[in-house]
Amino acid sequence: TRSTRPQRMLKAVQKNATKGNPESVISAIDYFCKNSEWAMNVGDEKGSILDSVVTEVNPSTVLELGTYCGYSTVRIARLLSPGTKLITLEFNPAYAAVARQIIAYAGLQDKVTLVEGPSSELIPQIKERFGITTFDFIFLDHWKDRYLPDIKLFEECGLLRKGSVLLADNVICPGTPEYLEYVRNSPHYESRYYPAHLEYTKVEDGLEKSVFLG
Ligand SMILES: Cc1cc(C(=O)N2CCN(C)CC2)sc1-c1cc(O)c2nc[nH]c(=O)c2c1
Ligand SMILES: [Mg+2]
Repeated sequence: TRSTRPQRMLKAVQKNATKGNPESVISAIDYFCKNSEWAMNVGDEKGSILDSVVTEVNPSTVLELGTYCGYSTVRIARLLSPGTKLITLEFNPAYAAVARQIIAYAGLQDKVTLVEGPSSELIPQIKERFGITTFDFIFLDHWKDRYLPDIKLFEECGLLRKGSVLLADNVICPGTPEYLEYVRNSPHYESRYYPAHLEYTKVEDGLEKSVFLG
């Protein structure tokens, strides 16, 4: 049977990247998406903004919603201080299977805990399952209709502290208007928009960075 796009992406990584070299894995995926098949990785333009925010925060605890093939997981994990791990949630088992292999190819498997399942169920379990009190950095990149309910879940579960940084992809395209309205009008967040483009295209998109004020 025909391979899937994530499987073809994995093949491109295995063919063109160097094992244990995260930068080469990132480049191989970007090359594949620019020259072979578009895919919904955060991409190099928004990825550079992600890199700068992660570097600025230098987080000890990290959560990613939406692993897909692991591109942004690799981008984040390669920047973390030794001993720091990130938790990434993926709903789709086929995506998770490919992501595990791409993360391992980059040599970052010891810095990543990939959990399969819906964010609505997993977020309330995080404290007990992973011994986390609060997150320093959260990257939202799963499904536009879950951004708002999941940020409310973070608040309810006490997973945010003064200064927690949330960075959301796709706030313009596909678009998360209710989430934007919430973080931009809530007295509990200081929000800033980073304009960019939809990965590998000229379509407008951007990242919204929101700092929890407590
Ligand atoms: C699937 C998809 C199609 C898009 C689009 O407008 N397209 C027109 C232009 N052509 C070229 C591509 C297709 S944008 C997008 C997308 C992009 C992300 O970064 C996403 N991140 C997380 N979760 C998502 O569901 C997610 C969807
Ligand atoms: Mg995205």
